[in-house]
Amino acid sequence: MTKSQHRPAPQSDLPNRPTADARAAALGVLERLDSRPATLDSILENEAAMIDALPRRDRALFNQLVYGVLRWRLRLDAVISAHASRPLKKIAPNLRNILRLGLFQIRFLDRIPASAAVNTTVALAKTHRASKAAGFVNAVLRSALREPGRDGLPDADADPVGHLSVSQSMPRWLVARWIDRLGPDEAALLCESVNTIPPTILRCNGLKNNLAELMAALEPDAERVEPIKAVPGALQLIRPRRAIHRMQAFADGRFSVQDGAAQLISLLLDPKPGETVLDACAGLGGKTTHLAQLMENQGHVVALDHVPAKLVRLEKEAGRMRLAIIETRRTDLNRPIDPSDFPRFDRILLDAPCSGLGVLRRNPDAKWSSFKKDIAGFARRQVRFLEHLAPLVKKQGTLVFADCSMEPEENESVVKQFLKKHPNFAISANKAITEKTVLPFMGADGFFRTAPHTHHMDGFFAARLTRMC
Ligand SMILES: C[S@@+](CC[C@H](N)C(=O)[O-])C[C@H]1O[C@@H](n2cnc3c(N)ncnc32)[C@H](O)[C@@H]1O
Repeated sequence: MTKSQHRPAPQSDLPNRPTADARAAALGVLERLDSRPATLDSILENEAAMIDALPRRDRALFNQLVYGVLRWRLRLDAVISAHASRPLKKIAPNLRNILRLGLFQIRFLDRIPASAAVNTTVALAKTHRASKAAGFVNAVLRSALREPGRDGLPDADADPVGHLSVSQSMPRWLVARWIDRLGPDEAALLCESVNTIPPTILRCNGLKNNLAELMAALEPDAERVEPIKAVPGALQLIRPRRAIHRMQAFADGRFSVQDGAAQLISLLLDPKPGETVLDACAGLGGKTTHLAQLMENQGHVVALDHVPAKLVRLEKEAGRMRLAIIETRRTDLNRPIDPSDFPRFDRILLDAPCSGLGVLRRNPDAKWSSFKKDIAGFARRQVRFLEHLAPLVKKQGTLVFADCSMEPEENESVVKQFLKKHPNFAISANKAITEKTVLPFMGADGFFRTAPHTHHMDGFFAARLTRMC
């Protein structure tokens, strides 16, 4: 493998002279991820002050190291196995992370000279509870440098699944599943796209400014800002010059950060001003605020979640965007809903909890924490949530089921199970969908799908159902 083969696109200026702080901070995050059941997002959120305090160049390196090591973990581990004098399992977790950090710089980051990658990694071992292993770290990294071709990849003919899994650093069970469903060529493209650095996509708040005004406002904040043709109101921020929360246009509520596929889900629901709309798994409100925007801040949006802290943040977000029609309600959808507690809704969005296998580009840590068996559990919960929500949909009303997964068990099969028990609902015909923007993403079966390798967006699935009677 050469660096250029799989080199991630630079996120912003990288330091020519690496610093110890970025590496130590990255190691701290990787260790925390190993030691507790938390997501990378939640750890980065807890560490926001520390990350903010890093000089800008160190922050760029920190991000590259954390995301790069998580993205390429399986491949880096194969390199460790090929060059270490003891099996991977016998290497302590913190030492494994130190080696991964060093090897990632050697194999994937052009701007860091090999000698600097080795020296700083050995120094990291000395200062981070692995001083006795500094010689071992030095030996592994120097061996990997001497023999760049010895990377421990399984033979492509004898073990095609293992080869794709290790070369693309994807869990073996997921690669086997994707090859079965898509064939080897498309599965390889999908794996490659999952390993690309996802773009930063914004959603214009049309109630505060139009796209041209927002682009002008963002000029000082990024090298370039480009509209996304397939998604009206979406922009890509190229090489941002500062963190999003430091941008004036953000403070002024002129945009939100949201992938194009997620924006299309709200467009598929297509809420109108004056309607009564339910966002049934609202989370932090990424889609809730979009729905209120599309409704021109007229009508009523009820946002549900079972986590009160998320609803508090959702309210803050609605305030930032000056959206006044959102009401939050803490509700556990695992339990049947008392219909007298709620109005009947013109439209309901269920953006259901799922395996998240469609957003691995953005959450590479989830590659190593999602398991095949989880998918069946998510699917059962999704059917349960749909059943509990069905009585709240008005006659001729719309129910959109969506999730950020491309796996049929938690997508098509959930909808089919629901429809079997609820013959009063039907998949809305594509010709009945007035929001034309979503039509290119609708299959002949009436389901909405996006994928990173075909649309350069997150992988989402959605079904738009109409309550007939
Ligand atoms: C995919 S996320 C929603 C993301 C959100 N719609 C957005 O666009 O930002 C799923 C949400 O379902 C919520 N959830 C999970 N189990 C739930 C339950 N039993 N009742 C209500 N909400 C639940 C989670 O807290 C999470 O916020």
